[in-house]
Amino acid sequence: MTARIIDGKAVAAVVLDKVRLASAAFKDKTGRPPGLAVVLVGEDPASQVYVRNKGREAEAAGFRSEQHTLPVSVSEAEVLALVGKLNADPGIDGILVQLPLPKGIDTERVLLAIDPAKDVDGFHPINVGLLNAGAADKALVPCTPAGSMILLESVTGSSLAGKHAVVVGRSNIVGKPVAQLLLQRDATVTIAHSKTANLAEICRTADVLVAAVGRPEMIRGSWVKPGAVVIDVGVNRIPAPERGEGKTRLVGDVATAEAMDVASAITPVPGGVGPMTIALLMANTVTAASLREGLPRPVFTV
Ligand SMILES: Nc1nc(=O)c2c([nH]1)NC[C@@H]1CN(c3ccc(C(=O)N[C@@H](CCC(=O)O)C(=O)O)cc3)C=[N+]21
Repeated sequence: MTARIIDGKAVAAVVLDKVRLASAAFKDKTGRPPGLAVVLVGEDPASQVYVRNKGREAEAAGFRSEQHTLPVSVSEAEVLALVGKLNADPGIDGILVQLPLPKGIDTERVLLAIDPAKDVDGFHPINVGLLNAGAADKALVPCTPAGSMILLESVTGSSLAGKHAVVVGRSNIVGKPVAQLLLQRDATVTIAHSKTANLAEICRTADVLVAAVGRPEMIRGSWVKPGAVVIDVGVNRIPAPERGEGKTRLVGDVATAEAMDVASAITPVPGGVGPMTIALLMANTVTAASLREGLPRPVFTV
Protein backbone atom coordinates (compact mmCIF):
# COMPACT_ATOMS: atom_id res chain seq x y z
CA MET A 1 0.00 0.00 0.00
CA THR A 2 1.17 3.52 -0.54
CA ALA A 3 -0.50 6.00 1.73
CA ARG A 4 -2.54 8.95 0.61
CA ILE A 5 -0.77 12.18 1.60
CA ILE A 6 -3.11 14.47 3.50
CA ASP A 7 -2.48 17.95 2.10
CA GLY A 8 -2.53 20.27 5.13
CA LYS A 9 -1.84 23.34 3.02
CA ALA A 10 -4.88 22.68 0.83
CA VAL A 11 -7.17 21.96 3.79
CA ALA A 12 -5.84 25.04 5.61
CA ALA A 13 -6.64 27.13 2.51
CA VAL A 14 -10.26 25.91 2.66
CA VAL A 15 -10.47 26.77 6.37
CA LEU A 16 -8.96 30.21 5.69
CA ASP A 17 -11.57 30.84 2.95
CA LYS A 18 -14.27 30.14 5.53
CA VAL A 19 -12.48 32.43 8.00
CA ARG A 20 -12.49 35.28 5.47
CA LEU A 21 -16.23 34.85 4.86
CA ALA A 22 -16.99 34.64 8.60
CA SER A 23 -14.77 37.65 9.27
CA ALA A 24 -16.61 39.72 6.64
CA ALA A 25 -19.99 38.60 8.01
CA PHE A 26 -18.85 39.55 11.52
CA LYS A 27 -17.82 43.00 10.34
CA ASP A 28 -21.18 43.46 8.58
CA LYS A 29 -23.08 42.62 11.77
CA THR A 30 -20.96 44.49 14.30
CA GLY A 31 -19.35 47.30 12.31
CA ARG A 32 -15.85 46.22 13.33
CA PRO A 33 -13.39 43.49 12.31
CA PRO A 34 -12.32 40.65 14.63
CA GLY A 35 -9.17 41.69 16.52
CA LEU A 36 -6.13 39.51 17.24
CA ALA A 37 -3.16 40.48 19.41
CA VAL A 38 -0.01 38.37 19.40
CA VAL A 39 2.50 38.88 22.20
CA LEU A 40 6.11 37.84 21.65
CA VAL A 41 8.67 38.06 24.44
CA GLY A 42 12.29 37.95 23.32
CA GLU A 43 13.92 37.53 19.93
CA ASP A 44 13.91 33.79 19.23
CA PRO A 45 14.18 33.72 15.40
CA ALA A 46 11.81 30.73 14.97
CA SER A 47 9.17 32.49 17.12
CA GLN A 48 9.63 35.69 15.11
CA VAL A 49 8.87 33.75 11.92
CA TYR A 50 5.71 32.21 13.40
CA VAL A 51 4.51 35.56 14.74
CA ARG A 52 5.12 37.25 11.40
CA ASN A 53 3.15 34.50 9.61
CA LYS A 54 0.29 34.88 12.08
CA GLY A 55 0.18 38.65 11.48
CA ARG A 56 0.14 38.12 7.71
CA GLU A 57 -2.72 35.61 7.87
CA ALA A 58 -4.67 37.85 10.25
CA GLU A 59 -4.46 40.73 7.79
CA ALA A 60 -5.45 38.45 4.89
CA ALA A 61 -8.52 37.47 6.93
CA GLY A 62 -9.48 41.12 7.34
CA PHE A 63 -8.74 41.27 11.06
CA ARG A 64 -7.44 44.10 13.14
CA SER A 65 -4.00 42.62 13.87
CA GLU A 66 -1.55 43.74 16.54
CA GLN A 67 1.88 42.47 17.42
CA HIS A 68 3.46 43.33 20.75
CA THR A 69 7.15 42.52 21.08
CA LEU A 70 8.68 42.79 24.52
CA PRO A 71 12.40 42.50 25.31
CA VAL A 72 13.63 39.23 26.81
CA SER A 73 14.50 41.19 29.99
CA VAL A 74 10.88 42.23 30.60
CA SER A 75 9.40 41.50 34.05
CA GLU A 76 6.46 39.20 34.64
CA ALA A 77 4.51 42.21 35.95
CA GLU A 78 4.99 44.01 32.64
CA VAL A 79 3.73 41.01 30.68
CA LEU A 80 0.72 40.78 33.01
CA ALA A 81 0.08 44.51 32.58
CA LEU A 82 0.03 44.14 28.78
CA VAL A 83 -2.35 41.15 29.02
CA GLY A 84 -4.58 43.23 31.30
CA LYS A 85 -4.64 46.07 28.77
CA LEU A 86 -5.55 43.67 25.93
CA ASN A 87 -8.26 42.06 28.10
CA ALA A 88 -9.80 45.50 28.59
CA ASP A 89 -9.64 46.49 24.89
CA PRO A 90 -13.12 45.86 23.41
CA GLY A 91 -11.70 45.69 19.84
CA ILE A 92 -9.41 42.76 20.71
CA ASP A 93 -11.11 39.35 20.59
CA GLY A 94 -8.08 37.07 20.62
CA ILE A 95 -4.88 37.18 22.67
CA LEU A 96 -2.02 34.79 21.90
CA VAL A 97 1.12 34.84 24.03
CA GLN A 98 3.78 33.02 22.05
CA LEU A 99 5.33 30.16 24.02
CA PRO A 100 7.82 29.32 25.40
CA LEU A 101 8.26 32.40 27.61
CA PRO A 102 11.75 33.30 28.87
CA LYS A 103 12.93 31.84 32.19
CA GLY A 104 11.79 33.88 35.16
CA ILE A 105 8.30 34.41 33.77
CA ASP A 106 5.65 32.09 35.21
CA THR A 107 3.82 30.75 32.13
CA GLU A 108 0.95 29.43 34.25
CA ARG A 109 0.32 32.86 35.75
CA VAL A 110 0.41 34.59 32.36
CA LEU A 111 -2.02 32.09 30.79
CA LEU A 112 -4.36 32.45 33.81
CA ALA A 113 -4.39 36.22 33.33
CA ILE A 114 -5.82 36.00 29.78
CA ASP A 115 -9.59 36.51 29.62
CA PRO A 116 -10.86 32.96 28.80
CA ALA A 117 -13.22 34.50 26.21
CA LYS A 118 -10.15 35.85 24.36
CA ASP A 119 -7.97 32.77 24.86
CA VAL A 120 -7.54 31.76 21.19
CA ASP A 121 -4.83 29.23 22.15
CA GLY A 122 -7.33 27.40 24.38
CA PHE A 123 -4.73 27.07 27.14
CA HIS A 124 -6.67 28.79 29.98
CA PRO A 125 -7.90 26.31 32.65
CA ILE A 126 -11.51 27.37 31.94
CA ASN A 127 -11.18 26.28 28.30
CA VAL A 128 -9.22 23.15 29.26
CA GLY A 129 -11.99 22.31 31.73
CA LEU A 130 -14.79 22.85 29.21
CA LEU A 131 -13.03 20.60 26.69
CA ASN A 132 -12.43 17.90 29.30
CA ALA A 133 -16.07 18.12 30.46
CA GLY A 134 -17.23 17.33 26.92
CA ALA A 135 -18.32 20.92 26.31
CA ALA A 136 -15.93 21.68 23.46
CA ASP A 137 -18.81 23.51 21.75
CA LYS A 138 -18.55 26.20 24.46
CA ALA A 139 -14.75 26.22 24.60
CA LEU A 140 -11.93 27.71 22.62
CA VAL A 141 -10.02 24.56 21.58
CA PRO A 142 -6.22 24.56 21.11
CA CYS A 143 -5.27 25.20 17.47
CA THR A 144 -2.98 22.24 16.74
CA PRO A 145 -5.37 19.60 18.13
CA ALA A 146 -8.37 21.20 16.40
CA GLY A 147 -6.46 21.38 13.11
CA SER A 148 -5.28 17.78 13.47
CA MET A 149 -8.91 16.65 13.91
CA ILE A 150 -10.00 18.44 10.73
CA LEU A 151 -7.23 16.66 8.78
CA LEU A 152 -8.19 13.32 10.34
CA GLU A 153 -11.88 13.81 9.63
CA SER A 154 -11.10 14.68 6.01
CA VAL A 155 -10.15 10.99 5.72
CA THR A 156 -12.36 9.17 8.24
CA GLY A 157 -15.47 11.32 8.44
CA SER A 158 -16.61 12.53 11.85
CA SER A 159 -17.29 9.22 13.62
CA LEU A 160 -14.44 7.20 15.09
CA ALA A 161 -16.74 4.72 16.82
CA GLY A 162 -15.08 1.32 17.09
CA LYS A 163 -11.64 2.74 16.23
CA HIS A 164 -8.60 2.62 18.47
CA ALA A 165 -6.73 5.93 18.56
CA VAL A 166 -3.25 6.00 20.06
CA VAL A 167 -1.81 9.40 20.95
CA VAL A 168 1.95 9.35 21.54
CA GLY A 169 2.68 12.39 23.71
CA ARG A 170 0.95 13.86 26.75
CA SER A 171 1.59 17.60 26.53
CA ASN A 172 -1.05 20.12 27.57
CA ILE A 173 -0.69 21.76 24.15
CA VAL A 174 -1.26 18.70 21.94
CA GLY A 175 -1.40 15.21 23.49
CA LYS A 176 -4.05 15.74 26.17
CA PRO A 177 -6.42 17.97 24.18
CA VAL A 178 -6.24 15.84 21.01
CA ALA A 179 -7.05 12.78 23.14
CA GLN A 180 -10.16 14.57 24.44
CA LEU A 181 -11.25 15.48 20.91
CA LEU A 182 -10.77 11.86 19.74
CA LEU A 183 -12.83 10.64 22.71
CA GLN A 184 -15.55 13.09 21.77
CA ARG A 185 -15.66 11.43 18.33
CA ASP A 186 -16.25 8.07 20.08
CA ALA A 187 -12.75 6.67 19.50
CA THR A 188 -11.25 4.35 22.11
CA VAL A 189 -8.23 6.38 23.16
CA THR A 190 -4.84 5.37 24.54
CA ILE A 191 -2.40 8.08 25.61
CA ALA A 192 1.16 6.75 25.40
CA HIS A 193 4.39 8.61 26.09
CA SER A 194 8.16 8.33 26.47
CA LYS A 195 7.88 6.09 29.54
CA THR A 196 5.27 3.72 28.08
CA ALA A 197 6.38 0.06 27.94
CA ASN A 198 5.98 -1.77 24.62
CA LEU A 199 5.32 1.47 22.76
CA ALA A 200 5.83 -0.09 19.31
CA GLU A 201 3.31 -2.86 20.04
CA ILE A 202 0.73 -0.38 21.31
CA CYS A 203 1.18 1.80 18.23
CA ARG A 204 0.65 -1.27 16.04
CA THR A 205 -2.89 -1.58 17.48
CA ALA A 206 -3.81 1.97 16.39
CA ASP A 207 -6.35 2.60 13.64
CA VAL A 208 -5.54 6.28 14.19
CA LEU A 209 -2.00 7.14 15.28
CA VAL A 210 -1.28 10.68 16.47
CA ALA A 211 2.42 11.39 16.95
CA ALA A 212 3.20 14.33 19.23
CA VAL A 213 6.36 13.42 21.11
CA GLY A 214 8.80 15.91 19.66
CA ARG A 215 11.43 13.33 18.69
CA PRO A 216 12.51 13.31 15.05
CA GLU A 217 11.29 10.22 13.15
CA MET A 218 10.93 8.18 16.33
CA ILE A 219 7.86 6.31 15.06
CA ARG A 220 9.01 3.74 12.52
CA GLY A 221 7.07 2.16 9.67
CA SER A 222 7.06 -1.16 11.54
CA TRP A 223 5.08 0.51 14.36
CA VAL A 224 2.17 1.35 12.05
CA LYS A 225 -0.85 -0.93 11.62
CA PRO A 226 -1.61 -1.66 7.94
CA GLY A 227 -4.28 0.78 6.79
CA ALA A 228 -3.91 3.14 9.78
CA VAL A 229 -4.37 6.91 9.47
CA VAL A 230 -1.26 8.69 10.78
CA ILE A 231 -1.32 12.31 12.00
CA ASP A 232 2.23 13.59 12.51
CA VAL A 233 2.25 16.64 14.79
CA GLY A 234 6.04 16.74 15.17
CA VAL A 235 7.98 19.76 13.91
CA ASN A 236 11.68 18.95 14.34
CA ARG A 237 14.48 20.83 12.66
CA ILE A 238 17.45 18.53 12.09
CA PRO A 239 20.85 19.00 10.43
CA ALA A 240 20.83 18.25 6.68
CA PRO A 241 24.50 18.17 5.62
CA GLU A 242 23.39 16.63 2.28
CA ARG A 243 21.89 20.05 1.51
CA GLY A 244 25.13 21.78 2.28
CA GLU A 245 27.18 22.93 5.24
CA GLY A 246 25.06 24.10 8.19
CA LYS A 247 21.74 23.45 6.40
CA THR A 248 18.73 22.01 8.22
CA ARG A 249 15.45 20.39 7.26
CA LEU A 250 12.10 19.84 8.96
CA VAL A 251 10.97 16.33 9.89
CA GLY A 252 8.08 14.99 11.91
CA ASP A 253 7.90 12.47 14.73
CA VAL A 254 7.16 9.73 12.17
CA ALA A 255 9.59 8.15 9.68
CA THR A 256 7.26 9.19 6.87
CA ALA A 257 8.82 7.26 3.96
CA GLU A 258 8.62 4.00 5.95
CA ALA A 259 5.12 4.66 7.27
CA MET A 260 3.86 5.49 3.75
CA ASP A 261 4.24 1.81 2.77
CA VAL A 262 1.91 0.71 5.59
CA ALA A 263 -0.57 3.49 6.40
CA SER A 264 -3.65 4.32 4.34
CA ALA A 265 -3.19 8.08 4.85
CA ILE A 266 -0.54 10.25 6.48
CA THR A 267 0.16 13.94 7.10
CA PRO A 268 3.52 15.17 5.76
CA VAL A 269 5.98 17.46 7.53
CA PRO A 270 6.14 20.21 6.44
CA GLY A 271 2.77 20.83 4.83
CA GLY A 272 0.57 18.82 7.21
CA VAL A 273 -0.49 19.90 10.67
CA GLY A 274 1.67 23.07 10.72
CA PRO A 275 -0.38 25.10 8.21
CA MET A 276 -3.56 23.96 10.00
CA THR A 277 -2.31 25.38 13.31
CA ILE A 278 -2.19 28.90 11.89
CA ALA A 279 -5.52 28.50 10.06
CA LEU A 280 -7.21 27.38 13.30
CA LEU A 281 -5.77 30.37 15.15
CA MET A 282 -7.61 32.58 12.67
CA ALA A 283 -10.75 30.44 13.01
CA ASN A 284 -10.57 30.67 16.81
CA THR A 285 -10.29 34.45 16.57
CA VAL A 286 -13.54 34.71 14.59
CA THR A 287 -15.15 32.23 16.99
CA ALA A 288 -14.05 34.27 20.02
CA ALA A 289 -15.27 37.49 18.36
CA SER A 290 -18.65 35.95 17.51
CA LEU A 291 -19.21 34.49 20.98
CA ARG A 292 -18.15 37.76 22.65
CA GLU A 293 -20.75 39.60 20.56
CA GLY A 294 -23.50 37.04 21.29
CA LEU A 295 -23.49 35.77 17.68
CA PRO A 296 -23.74 32.08 16.73
CA ARG A 297 -20.55 30.05 16.73
CA PRO A 298 -19.20 29.81 13.15
CA VAL A 299 -18.33 26.36 11.74
CA PHE A 300 -14.96 25.71 10.09
CA THR A 301 -15.03 21.95 9.53
CA VAL A 302 -14.06 20.98 5.99
N1 LIG B 1 1.12 30.26 22.26
C1 LIG B 1 1.58 29.56 21.23
N2 LIG B 1 0.71 29.05 20.33
C2 LIG B 1 1.17 28.32 19.25
O1 LIG B 1 0.37 27.84 18.44
C3 LIG B 1 2.59 28.15 19.11
C4 LIG B 1 3.43 28.70 20.09
N3 LIG B 1 2.90 29.40 21.12
N4 LIG B 1 4.77 28.57 20.00
C5 LIG B 1 5.39 27.91 18.89
C6 LIG B 1 4.50 26.86 18.29
C7 LIG B 1 4.89 26.38 16.92
N5 LIG B 1 3.74 26.63 16.07
C8 LIG B 1 3.72 26.36 14.71
C9 LIG B 1 2.84 26.95 13.84
C10 LIG B 1 2.89 26.72 12.48
C11 LIG B 1 3.84 25.88 11.95
C12 LIG B 1 3.92 25.71 10.47
O2 LIG B 1 3.20 26.32 9.71
N6 LIG B 1 4.84 24.87 9.97
C13 LIG B 1 5.06 24.65 8.56
C14 LIG B 1 6.52 24.83 8.19
C15 LIG B 1 7.13 26.09 8.64
C16 LIG B 1 8.65 26.08 8.45
O3 LIG B 1 9.10 25.77 7.34
O4 LIG B 1 9.36 26.35 9.45
C17 LIG B 1 4.66 23.23 8.17
O5 LIG B 1 4.65 22.37 9.06
O6 LIG B 1 4.37 23.03 7.01
C18 LIG B 1 4.72 25.24 12.78
C19 LIG B 1 4.66 25.47 14.16
C20 LIG B 1 2.78 27.27 16.79
N7 LIG B 1 3.15 27.42 18.08
